[in-house]
Amino acid sequence: MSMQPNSDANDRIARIAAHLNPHNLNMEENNSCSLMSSNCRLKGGAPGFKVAILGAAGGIGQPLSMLMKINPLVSVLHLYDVVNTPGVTADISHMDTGAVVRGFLGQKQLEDALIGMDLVIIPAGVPRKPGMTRDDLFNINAGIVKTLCEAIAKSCPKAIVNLISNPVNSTVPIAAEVFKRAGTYDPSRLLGVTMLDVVRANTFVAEVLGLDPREVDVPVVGGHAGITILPLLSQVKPPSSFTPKEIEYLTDRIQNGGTEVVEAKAGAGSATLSMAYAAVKFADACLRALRGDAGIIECAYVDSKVTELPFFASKVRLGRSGVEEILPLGPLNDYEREGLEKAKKELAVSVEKGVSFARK
Ligand SMILES: NC(=O)c1ccc[n+]([C@@H]2O[C@H](COP(=O)([O-])OP(=O)(O)OC[C@H]3O[C@@H](n4cnc5c(N)ncnc54)[C@H](O)[C@@H]3O)[C@@H](O)[C@H]2O)c1
Ligand SMILES: O=C(O)C[C@H](O)C(=O)O
Repeated sequence: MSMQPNSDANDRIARIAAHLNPHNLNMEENNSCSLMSSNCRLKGGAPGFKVAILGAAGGIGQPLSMLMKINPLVSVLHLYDVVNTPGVTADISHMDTGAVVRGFLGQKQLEDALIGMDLVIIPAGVPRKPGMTRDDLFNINAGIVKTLCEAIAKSCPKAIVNLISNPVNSTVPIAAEVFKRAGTYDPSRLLGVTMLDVVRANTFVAEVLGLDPREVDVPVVGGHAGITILPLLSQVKPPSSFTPKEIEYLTDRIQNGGTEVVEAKAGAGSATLSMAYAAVKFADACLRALRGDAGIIECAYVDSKVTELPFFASKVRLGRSGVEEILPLGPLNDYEREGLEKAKKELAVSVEKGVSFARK
């Protein structure tokens, strides 16, 4: 049996000390330790993508961070928030999965958190309480999203951005304006996350049809608020027909799924666990597409020419550079066409509100 030379043993202890850096926080400023710069074996040895979560200590952020730590496509996971990242990072970093986790706390560390990222997921911002609309969050969340996107433009302008913060119908246009102003805007890399609407639609439709939700695929187009959420029940897979009563029930339940959770939580926030699940499902699709997998199609709220509006949610084909194709809406029935006109009216106002905020 050969003995480790002393210098190797010292190296190993230094590496362990690096891990004991309280909470695996970024310590670059005092040049001490960081999981990335230490030579530890965890150092993202496995090939994979670098992912940052902004708002990682929140109701969505925490389960999302946990689920991304499990994702085998992720080699480096950066957790950023303005509070509580030390605890969340320490906790998640003990999971025996491949991704290396680092925490970043407060705005001074924001740009460092983003350097070199392939994918940035943003669930930062305040959630609704009963009686509020998503648009009531605009005044606080618009500024948060603007600040975060300015840092993305500086530190990782080529990253794919998955934007969750509400009101998505306005925050995505805000992000686009910020990137345009910075000269980094690539419409194919900015995606508003509407996956929770699809997840809910699949669940509720499966209940009505008596199917396993995993076998059901419901396209949901438009946007992510009330009547802008437009499920295309005529295009459900497997092909299915519904009575007018079922269509009314399903459309209403899918459009108001978020409110159902907000009311059930009675002041303690909005959907977090189902959202974390949906965010990971969507992020995983983006990462598989970045890896080069073919045929990845998901619904997302993107810069679009599918309608006369500048942003619209519909099925998109994802590839190595983000959105590679925006699929047409397909044939709509009268009920859906009527819903589309109502959705577009409200969406136009929300888009304009975001654009004018960002241009101020
Ligand atoms: N797109 C969707 O389908 C969907 C679904 C659910 C919730 N949401 C939205 O996601 C957002 C977050 O919801 P939540 O339940 O996690 O809220 P939360 O309050 O539990 O968590 C939000 C986190 O954001 C952090 N934060 C605040 N300002 C920040 C900043 N400037 N930089 C970084 N982090 C900051 C907070 O510290 C907190 O940890 C809300 O706007 C909510 O409406 C969207
Ligand atoms: O409803 C909310 O405010 C949160 C989210 O947009 C949702 O759909 O659950």
